[in-house]
Amino acid sequence: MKVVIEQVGKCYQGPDGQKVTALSDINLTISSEEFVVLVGPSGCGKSTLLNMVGGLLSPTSGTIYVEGLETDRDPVVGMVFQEIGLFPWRSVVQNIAFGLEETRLSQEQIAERVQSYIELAGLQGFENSLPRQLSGGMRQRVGIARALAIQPDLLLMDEPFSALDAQTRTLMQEELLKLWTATRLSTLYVTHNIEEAVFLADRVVVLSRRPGKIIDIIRIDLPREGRDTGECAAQFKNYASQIWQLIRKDAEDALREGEAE
Ligand SMILES: Nc1ncnc2c1ncn2[C@@H]1O[C@H](COP(=O)(O)OP(=O)(O)OP(=O)(O)O)[C@@H](O)[C@H]1O
Repeated sequence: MKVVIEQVGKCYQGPDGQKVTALSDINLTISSEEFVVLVGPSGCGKSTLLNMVGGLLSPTSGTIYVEGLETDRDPVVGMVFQEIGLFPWRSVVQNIAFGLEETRLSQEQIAERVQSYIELAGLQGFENSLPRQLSGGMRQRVGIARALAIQPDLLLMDEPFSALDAQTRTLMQEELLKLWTATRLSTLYVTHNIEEAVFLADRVVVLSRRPGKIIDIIRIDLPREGRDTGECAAQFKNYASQIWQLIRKDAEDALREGEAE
């Protein structure tokens, strides 16, 4: 399935009634089986764009549509946030099953489906644990398993690992790639972390400060296995520094404009 974002803009009403233009002129296509990462400074509209793609917000201008669904239906969207929003009173199994309860699946089918995602996410042995009995990384795995268990057409992730410590975060990025390789879902992923973006993405979309516009789109032409090590390490660094330069230049322009006023 493919998502087409055409000329999209978003304005909010600020607290004292003034207009806040969060995004303008966004043109982007997320192809089938593509992993696209959004990076950009705080407040540039990354979450806004993700939420519009997920149908939680409507664009003020432009359109977002999907192509390539076999039947004429709305796409199923799996979402994972930094605050995963697990139900504290539900076990791992019950949390993962949540999105399946209102479907036509039988109890047996739900149990089977949940078990397969427990295995995929490496949560065996923790089926009956409550969220508070798990580490942060494991809770995120439950959140990802829950999003995948509905077998979405599209996966949207908003800084899912930013609350984790550096080591857990690195491990989770690797885990996520394994899960993604098994499903190859069209994915839109938001992060502040440039290395994370280069590690995960097929393409990195660099947004400018607010109102967010696309400054550039960088295709990461590196194998997924061992992307940041060995022979790839130098190229990996080059990509990260290219993206950093784009963000830095945008921030410097902002400072200069501020001084000129
Ligand atoms: N409901 C809202 N009402 C008014 N302004 C909003 C609302 N939601 C977001 N904004 C503003 O729109 C801009 C974009 O916000 P958004 O959260 O999409 O940015 P972001 O790039 O995800 O930020 P961060 O990286 O800090 O999470 C910000 O200036 C924010 O203050």
